Amino acid sequence: MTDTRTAASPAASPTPGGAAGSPRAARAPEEIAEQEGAEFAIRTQALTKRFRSGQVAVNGIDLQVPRGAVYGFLGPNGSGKTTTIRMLLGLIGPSSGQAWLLGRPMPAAGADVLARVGALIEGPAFHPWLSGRANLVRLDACDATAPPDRKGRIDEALERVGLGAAAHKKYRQYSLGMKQRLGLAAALLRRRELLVLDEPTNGLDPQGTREVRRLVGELAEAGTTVLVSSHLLAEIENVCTHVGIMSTGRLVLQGERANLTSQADRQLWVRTDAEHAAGAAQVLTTLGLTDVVTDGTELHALLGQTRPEDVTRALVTAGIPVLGLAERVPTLEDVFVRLTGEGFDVAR
Ligand SMILES: Nc1ncnc2c1ncn2[C@@H]1O[C@H](COP(=O)(O)OP(=O)(O)OP(=O)(O)O)[C@@H](O)[C@H]1O
Repeated sequence: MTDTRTAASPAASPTPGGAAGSPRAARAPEEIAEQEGAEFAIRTQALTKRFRSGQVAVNGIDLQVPRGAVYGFLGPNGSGKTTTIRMLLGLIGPSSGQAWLLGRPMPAAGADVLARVGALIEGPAFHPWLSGRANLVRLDACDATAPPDRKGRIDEALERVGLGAAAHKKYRQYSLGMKQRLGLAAALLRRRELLVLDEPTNGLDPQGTREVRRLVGELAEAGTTVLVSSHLLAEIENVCTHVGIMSTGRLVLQGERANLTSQADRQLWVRTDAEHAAGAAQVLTTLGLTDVVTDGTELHALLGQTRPEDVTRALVTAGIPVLGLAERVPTLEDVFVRLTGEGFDVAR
């Protein structure tokens, strides 16, 4: 998949999977749905939610989550991630636009398709006076289509989220992180084709966060598609194969993670002494580097196509002492800031 800057170029496909006039547009809806389900675990078209207050929390987004992906659904607080997830799962209806889960339209096909989807969203309603384990037994018993071996599945889910030792503690005595882990265990009670995890690292300590990353990686290796949301970009960036980044209700960036950062501008950092800083800036500009900024004895610039070794050579030739020089590979946060002009932690 390539970088699709949805907000910048809202080339929304009028059918799930192809523009009007494409071969797909002529096929029957069921056939399109089947193909879509094979290609995308989640797909939305111009999905929009306007609340009664008038706030447009989600503004015409076209999500594409390929089968087998770990899709990081990222964005600052209040950017519309939870509202999108609630629409995907049929918990609230969209104001306009459409969503498909595993190729089936939501919320119409919810009764059928949601059995194949595990979700962690704002913590399921657990009983405060029951233990973590008893809560899972209760939850599983409500699932008419649950596979056999309830005890084995519950024990395994508790172990996977690191709650084995605290399984018999009452839910009301759980810390926030333990509650979050129990929510995850509930989503793991049976094998699912798709897992939707809304802020699974909320309330977890750094160790818990690492465990969630590891768990997500394991689930993906076993063939489960995972959509995982977070407002802490760096926290899950590395486990994702794909990312979608939200900003004030819009999907501003979507694509394969590796492509998104490798296409971004490479940056250069140089340190010299105070006497030569201005001369160094001149050399960088002459070489064709852009956005050259001098900060005392340090310089920052965008490398473009220039190689760092050519910069070193040019500086030395000009008699400028090079006290430090490094190329910085841009992070997703750099890409986000460049696209939106905002820091990642903005809220509205
Ligand atoms: N029921 C509601 N009525 C009115 N506005 C709402 C409602 N739910 C959410 N919003 C608003 O919609 C916007 C998006 O909220 P949402 O919870 O989807 O963001 P988010 O990206 O999940 O944020 P966070 O990372 O903090 O969970 C926010 O401005 C929020 O205040």
